[in-house]
Formats: sequence, structure tokens, C-alpha cells
Amino acid sequence: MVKSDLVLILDYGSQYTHLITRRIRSLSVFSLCISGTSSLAAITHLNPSVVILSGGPHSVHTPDSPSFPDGFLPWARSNAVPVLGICYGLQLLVQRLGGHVRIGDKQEYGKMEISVNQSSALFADDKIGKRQVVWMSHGDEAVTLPDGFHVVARSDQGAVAAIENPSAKLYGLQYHPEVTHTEGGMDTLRRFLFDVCGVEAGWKMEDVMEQEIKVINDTVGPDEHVICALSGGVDSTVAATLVHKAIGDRLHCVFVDNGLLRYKERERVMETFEKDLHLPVVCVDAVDQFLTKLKGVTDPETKRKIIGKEFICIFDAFAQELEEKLGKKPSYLVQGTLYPDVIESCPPPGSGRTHSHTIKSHHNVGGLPKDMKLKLIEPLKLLFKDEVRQLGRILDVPEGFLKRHPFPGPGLAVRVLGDVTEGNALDILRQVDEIFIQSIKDAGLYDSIWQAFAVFLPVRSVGVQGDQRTHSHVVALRAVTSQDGMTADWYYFEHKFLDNVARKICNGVRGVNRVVQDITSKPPSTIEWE
Ligand SMILES: Nc1ncnc2c1ncn2[C@@H]1O[C@H](COP(=O)(O)OP(=O)(O)OP(=O)(O)O)[C@@H](O)[C@H]1O
Ligand SMILES: O=c1[nH]c(=O)c2[nH+]cn([C@@H]3O[C@H](COP(=O)(O)O)[C@@H](O)[C@H]3O)c2[nH]1
Ligand SMILES: NC(=O)CC[C@H](N)C(=O)O
Ligand SMILES: [Mg+2]
Repeated sequence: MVKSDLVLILDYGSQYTHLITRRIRSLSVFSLCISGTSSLAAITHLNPSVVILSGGPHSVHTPDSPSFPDGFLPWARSNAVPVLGICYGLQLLVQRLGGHVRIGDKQEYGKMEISVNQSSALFADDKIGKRQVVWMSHGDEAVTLPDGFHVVARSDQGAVAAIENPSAKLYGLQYHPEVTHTEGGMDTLRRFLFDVCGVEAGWKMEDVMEQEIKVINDTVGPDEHVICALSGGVDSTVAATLVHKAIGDRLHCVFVDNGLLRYKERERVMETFEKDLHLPVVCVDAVDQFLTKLKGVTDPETKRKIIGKEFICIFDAFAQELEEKLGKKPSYLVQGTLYPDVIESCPPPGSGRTHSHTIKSHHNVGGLPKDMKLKLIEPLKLLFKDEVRQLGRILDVPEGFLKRHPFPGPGLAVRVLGDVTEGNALDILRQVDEIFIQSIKDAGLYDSIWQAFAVFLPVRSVGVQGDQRTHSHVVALRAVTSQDGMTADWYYFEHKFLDNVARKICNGVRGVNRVVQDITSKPPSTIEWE
């Protein structure tokens, strides 16, 4: 385990569970999230110093609503492990300890004011004072508390907002301290962790690096060879640099041109790898292979699965080639998979999200074939993007790489809606995207945007160009701000900028006569269109 106390989150499916993890890590304390119905053995094996029960969409009254295992609370008590329940987590604690939770007369969604009791360690010396604005999202309420508990905050509607039983080290917050709209949320979490639980803050990226290098060396051993799927993006570049530091020339990187890359991307990526990173990389031309398999396919999830499978076929073939050269077949594959990829994709056991929905299968997680032979090494699997960028800086990865906007492995296939092989959609999209991105760079906006790209829509509209009637394509521009890709807001360009870009696109790209902008946030949309 990384050098720091572990705060373990038991996840009951709240949309905000990942935020709890992020907030705690930002306090230099290591935090992980596992399924809220994990076995007692799985929980105790991790040896957490603190356990937090997340919120969730369920109601404690319904049969089969998820809960922690029998024996969890006695274990926590006898090991002096503090437990904090948030929202559904509070309701679970109350119900399992013999209190009563009922369907509330009034629901509380969004901003609410609460009055807190500052003699509680959760709110002691709070600068905000007795009245606090918090973010609520619940319909049930605790009405009778279990023995030993008392109320330490109430909402203006009179509902229980915070409870504690200090001698048993049990705490509960009905609101969400992890969301930024809760003004004192971070302070309450900080006091809970450091003052109430006495947690040590010692989780640093340097430790993560050392820890991961050790894990890689232990896994790979002294003479096995390893393949790394390198995309030119932030994640795989940092992953490759880390593994290269651990095992040196036994790492063999492969960059796949799947025909779904952006304008001149192959040339640009290969050149920068050689010039700036000094990593040995082989480029595999698999354009025909991917596009043949994608012909006629329109369903987004099917596209993603096909792409995931083709990637693995190529990595297998590359391993075979290396066997002929080295006399030994690499048995491991490094991928730059991140925590959000795992959270949003088909949830593998232990990843936590067993009580929430699969949004889309990221090609490198849910899209992987079941019978793949290469074993995975994913050193960034527990990190968020900003943490990966931090790790990259420690590893001296050039800033230019670290600042690149994310680009999904399925590439333009999830940005050409419908059949990607139809007409010259891919070519049109490449030209439009290049104009958009170059304009953003020229305007000095690239670093303030999380991700920007163009989308090819499978519709035609009527235009008039050079006095001629055209019946051509519509493209959409999307630019978003985000911290980790889990939630996002659309970026506000000045009208003049948009006007310029639209003009450049229609003048410069044959086959396009209309440009629209995507102004939806995530949720309700996602960042990519498929
Ligand atoms: N064209 C490619 N060639 C080889 N591997 C790829 C390619 N595209 C994606 N991958 C693999 O899939 C993983 C996930 O892709 P993803 O786009 O999430 O990460 P990334 O490209 O490394 O970083 P970023 O999110 O910044 O683009 C990559 O880390 C890499 O291992
Ligand atoms: O490597 C990847 N493989 C994928 O299959 C994939 N799908 C989405 N993304 C990227 O993830 C972030 C969130 O995207 P969505 O809001 O579209 O789910 C955004 O940054 C997306 O670009 C992917 N990255
Ligand atoms: N956000 C939550 O955890 C909600 C818990 C429960 N479903 C309620 O409505 O009260
Ligand atoms: Mg990428």
C-alpha cells in the first residue's frame, strides 16, 4: 500500500462517489473505492484507517437495497476504524443500528441551509459559523437515531443533516460534503479525517511512482519483455515512461494507425516520440484492417467493441513478431487506462461501481475481448487525469505532451456518427477538426479547454455557395471544460471566434455548408457523441 493511511469508500452508486475519492486525495491522503457490498474479507484485507459509506439511488426500505456485510460495524468498532455515512450511507448506518428511516414528507434536492452545532468535532471552530449552505439530494430521512447518537445539524425544513456517536467513532452527513456547492464541505471532511480520525497525510506522487515501479518490476520479473500500446496521448505516454524507467529496453512500444486518427497525426506522433521522448516505437499500419471491420456498422457500442478487439489482435501479432526477433514472447501489455475509464466502463470486480449504470465501453476496458492472451499492466488505473499529469512532470515528460487534449482510442469512429466508412466522412472531419483546433491554438485558448473537437453528422442540409445550390454536410463543434472528464461544461467562445471558424470551415472544406456548436454539458450529454 502507498505510504499514507487508506480511506476506503464503500460505493452504493452515488454519482458523486468518485468526487469523495478525489477530495480526499487532494488532502494528500490515499483513497480507494470498492463496491458497497464487498465481503468483510475484501474490506479488512485493505486494512483501511477510515471507511466512508457513499450515497446512492436506493432506499433502505426496499428489499435487496445494497448494504455492508454483517460483521462490518463490529470489526470497525473493535479496530477503532471510524465510519462516516454520507446520504444513503447515513441512512444505512441508522437503519442497521436499530434507528428508523422513513420516506420524508418533503424531499431535499439542491441547495439548502442547515444549522450546525459547533461543539461537534465535525464543525468545531468553523469559520463559516452556525449557518451553512449545503447541497442535498435525498427523499428519505432519519427520524429515530440509534442509541448513542445525537443530531449535530438540522436543515431549515427540520430534517436531520448530521449525526454523531463520537465514542463509537460513527458519523453521518445527510448532505454531500464532496460537492463544491457545499461551502464548508471540504473543511468538514478535513476535520473529520485529521481531527476525528487522526489520519496521516503522506500520499505523494513521488510515492506513487516508486510504488508503481516496484509493482511493475515484481510483476514482470528480471527477463520478461513487455509491449506498450502508445497513442501519443497523455496517459499512455506517462505509462510508457514509467514502465521504461522500471524495465528499460525490455519495453517495446507500438503505435497503431487505425485509420481513425486526426489530420497528420501519425507523422506528428512518430516524430515527437523520437525527438522528445526517446522511446523506441514501432508504427503499425492497420488502416484497412480497422476500416474493413467497421464497414456498415452504425451502433456506437458495436463500433467500440470491434475497435477494442482489433487493437488486441494487432498487439498479439506484434508480440508474435517480437518473439521471432527476441526468441521470447512478451506476455504483458501496458495500457494507459485511468480511473475514470474504469469507473465509466463495464465495471470489473473490485472497481466499485456495481450499483450504477454502464455509460459506454471504453475500448481499453469494457471493449477488450474476453479471450485475450496478453496480461495487462495498467499502472495508472487508480489515478485521475490531473494526477497523471502530475506524475508525468515528476518523470520529466515534456509539458507539450502533458497538456494535450485527451483523444479517445476509438478516435474519429466515435465522432463520425453512423458508418465511418461512408463517403469521405473521415477526410472531411479531419480537415474540419484541424481548422478548429488550429484556430483555438492561434487564439491562445488551447490550455483553458479540456477537450475540443469536431463531429461529422450524417445529415445534409441545403446551402448556397458561389450562387449554386449545395446539399452538403453539417458538422458540429464541441469544446468542454472539465477536471477529470466525468462531468463537463461547454466552453463559451466569443461570437467573433465562432464566426471566424465557421467561415474558415465552409470556405476551406469541400462538402460542408453548415456548422453548429454543441452547447450541452455532461450530464445530460457525454463528451464524445458516441
Ligand atoms: N492509436 C493507438 N495505438 C496504440 N495504442 C493506443 C492507440 N489509441 C489508444 N491506445 C491505447 O489505449 C489506451 C487508452 O486510450 P486513451 O485515449 O484513453 O489514452 P491516451 O491516448 O494514452 O491518453 P489521452 O486520454 O490523453 O488521449 C492508451 O493509453 C493506449 O494504451
Ligand atoms: O481512450 C478512450 N477510449 C474510449 O473508448 C473513450 N471514450 C471516451 N473517451 C474519453 O473519455 C472522456 C469522457 O468521455 P465521454 O464523456 O464521451 O464518456 C473524454 O475525454 C473522451 O474523449 C475515451 N477514451
Ligand atoms: N443521494 C442519496 O444517497 C439518496 C439516498 C436515498 N435514495 C434518498 O433519497 O434519501
Ligand atoms: Mg488517447
